[in-house]
Amino acid sequence: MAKPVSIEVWNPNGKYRVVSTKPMPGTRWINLLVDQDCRVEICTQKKTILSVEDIIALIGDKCDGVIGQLTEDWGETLFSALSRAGGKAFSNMAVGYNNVDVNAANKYGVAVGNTPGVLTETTAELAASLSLSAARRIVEADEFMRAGLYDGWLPHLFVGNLLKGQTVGVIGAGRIGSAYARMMVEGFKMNLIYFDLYQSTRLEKFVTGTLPYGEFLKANGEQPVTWKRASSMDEVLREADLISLHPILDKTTYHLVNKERLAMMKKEAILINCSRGPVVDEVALVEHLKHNPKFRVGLDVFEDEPYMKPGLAEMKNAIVVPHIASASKWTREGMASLAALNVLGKIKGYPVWGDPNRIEPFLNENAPPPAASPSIVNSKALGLPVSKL
Ligand SMILES: NC(=O)C1=CN([C@@H]2O[C@H](COP(=O)(O)OP(=O)(O)OC[C@H]3O[C@@H](n4cnc5c(N)ncnc54)[C@H](O)[C@@H]3O)[C@@H](O)[C@H]2O)C=CC1
Ligand SMILES: O=C(O)C(=O)CO
Repeated sequence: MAKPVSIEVWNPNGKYRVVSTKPMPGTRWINLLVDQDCRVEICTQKKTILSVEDIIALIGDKCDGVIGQLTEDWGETLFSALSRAGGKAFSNMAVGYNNVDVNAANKYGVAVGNTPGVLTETTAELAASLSLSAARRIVEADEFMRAGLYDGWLPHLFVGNLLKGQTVGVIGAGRIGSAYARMMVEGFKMNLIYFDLYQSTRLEKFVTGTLPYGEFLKANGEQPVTWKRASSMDEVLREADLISLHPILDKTTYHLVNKERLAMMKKEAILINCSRGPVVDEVALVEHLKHNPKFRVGLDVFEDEPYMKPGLAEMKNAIVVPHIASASKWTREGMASLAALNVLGKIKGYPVWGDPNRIEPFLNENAPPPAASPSIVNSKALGLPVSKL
């Protein structure tokens, strides 16, 4: 029997019961639900990762929809519990949904929402921050300073890598990978090589546009940047000086960067991971860091979160932060609103928004959101109608 969970209730007499497994930033998401006759129950349990049992207790006997988190295991057990409680909607408060078994959701007719677009730039900015911090050894230098070890300027003190003119490699050039590529090319004048299963028109439009950035630099008497789409991921690993990982996590990307692939990379390369931990074999990475002190890594995500593999925390050539890539106020409030609107849209029988990459109308605080669910990943499988708005 699951222990009772502590909850905060908004609009107790609302017709539809919506549960959020965590308090989420801002109040707009709550108001959006309350305005549409929802009773909102927020789990306030002081426990970071809720178990399946905890969530079953939260769902209870009658629940129309749930907003959940990427730390939760949404599979057969939870979707069947939600379905038994009459629920037809679930949304992750995240763009990634590798914690969700979409086939199980399909089996129970539950719509699965995610929150694309609102975290693109925020996540890319963190990847760029880790890139700079690794290249210029910011964390090591900060620790040195605080330890009182600085006794004067020295020619060799914390010498790092210049990014300008080097090659940035992007693996997974979707929304976030493309935004990151653009930051590194425009901001630091890096050359670009990318690999994705598909041609990234979003990225190529930028680099080959009517006024390509390279032409702009040439016109200013500067060295133009170059770009290319690699035919294999290994080509990126061999050629790039700085590599950032931005694919989804699925069967094809599990341990995409393993021992053999680490060995292909330049000895002084920098690897950034702001996608999902299991995209990198973390045990192999720790070994590689030990044997290649000039190889550096910036990690936002880990294979067995919240844990790190043994040895990683001791590596001076690793920068580690606790899965904060989407942690800007605007983004987190936007993610909460999109997740709430995904659930609300299904409860109200609204259609699904036609383009999950164009979600701005849902984020405008000064106008009511469109009558649609912003992003439902299994809308085709469930045969949900598409909005004409
Ligand atoms: N660290 C964090 O806080 C955050 C992490 N993420 C992660 O980033 C991922 C990407 O997000 P978006 O850019 O919005 O998604 P997206 O769907 O726009 O981009 C993913 C790209 O990965 C590519 N891809 C898939 N399999 C591949 C493979 N085997 N090799 C190379 N490329 C492959 C896809 O073709 C696509 O272009 C999310 O799924 C999530 O896991 C997203 C936001 C924040
Ligand atoms: O949205 C995601 O996929 C995250 O990792 C959290 O920001």
